[in-house]
Amino acid sequence: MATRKKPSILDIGSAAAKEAKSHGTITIAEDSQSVVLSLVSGASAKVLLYGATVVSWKIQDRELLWLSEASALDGSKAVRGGIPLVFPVFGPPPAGTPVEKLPQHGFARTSKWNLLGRAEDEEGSVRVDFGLSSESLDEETKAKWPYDFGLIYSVTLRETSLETKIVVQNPGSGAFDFNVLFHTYLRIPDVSTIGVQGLNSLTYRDKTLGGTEHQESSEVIKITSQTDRVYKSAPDSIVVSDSDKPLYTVTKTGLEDVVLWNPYNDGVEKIGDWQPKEGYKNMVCVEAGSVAQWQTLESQSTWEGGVTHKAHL
Ligand SMILES: O=P(O)(O)OC[C@H]1O[C@@H](O)[C@H](O)[C@@H](O)[C@@H]1O
Repeated sequence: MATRKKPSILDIGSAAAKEAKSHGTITIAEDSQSVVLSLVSGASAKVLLYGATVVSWKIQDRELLWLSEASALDGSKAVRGGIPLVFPVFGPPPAGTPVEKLPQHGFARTSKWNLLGRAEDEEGSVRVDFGLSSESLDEETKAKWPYDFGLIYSVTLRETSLETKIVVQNPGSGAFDFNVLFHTYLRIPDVSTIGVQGLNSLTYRDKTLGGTEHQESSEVIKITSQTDRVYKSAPDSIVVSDSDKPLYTVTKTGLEDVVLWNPYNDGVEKIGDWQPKEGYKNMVCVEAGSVAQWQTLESQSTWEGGVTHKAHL
């Protein structure tokens, strides 16, 4: 039997600030519940161990992720904003499948992850790795999805980009199916002036129209009402622009699909932890993932996928 590559847990000890070498620092919070990555160039990111959720990404003082003012950040509920991780199911779990007992979007975003390690490279980035495995899952969740798995999630901060990568390991004796998605809430100046490029001519499932399939016909997609679409087999780069000026490029690797979501004025009324309600004007979710079809991971195999969020300043 192959040796299990179980991520070891970094001893975070007491709460001290830990210096990476020259160009960046990684600071573990006093309560050991979050980690802040920062670069001398002025970029920073904050990640909670709860869900390994990125809750802030800043360049200088400019925040690039949207986070609801009413979001729980204490581990009592999935974070509303930032970059929640969706695994092993996207959306409501389909009945009659092995994920059927799990909550919407799975358990990765509501589990407490372990801090595995940190690193920096010569090009001026800092990285933190988080781990979650079947062994560290709470008993209730384990009973609902009884597979042997390991996840390693890496968050890398560069001067103008934030990279998120996940490795899924199957050390067990049978295959399992999963969805995975980076549910990024990008902060934008005004939803009425932005456009999303790169999805033209793709087939998408429109969840606001009963999950029916349509074909995209816009070179630049404008968001003028509640939008909840799964674009299948999407190209790897999607650009979000504001009045034709690029704001973000979202580049995926090893992932199939892109979800575009904005709940708009009617949708936010049903979301209790959404504050301010007008906040839908300042966000768009461009979510790269593999969700339209199951990914099958065979026994003793590893899969990986990731997203780079680049800010154009
Ligand atoms: O409220 P949740 O579980 O965080 O989900 C938010 C949204 O997440 C999106 O990814 C889905 O496409 C939407 O259908 C869903 O409403």
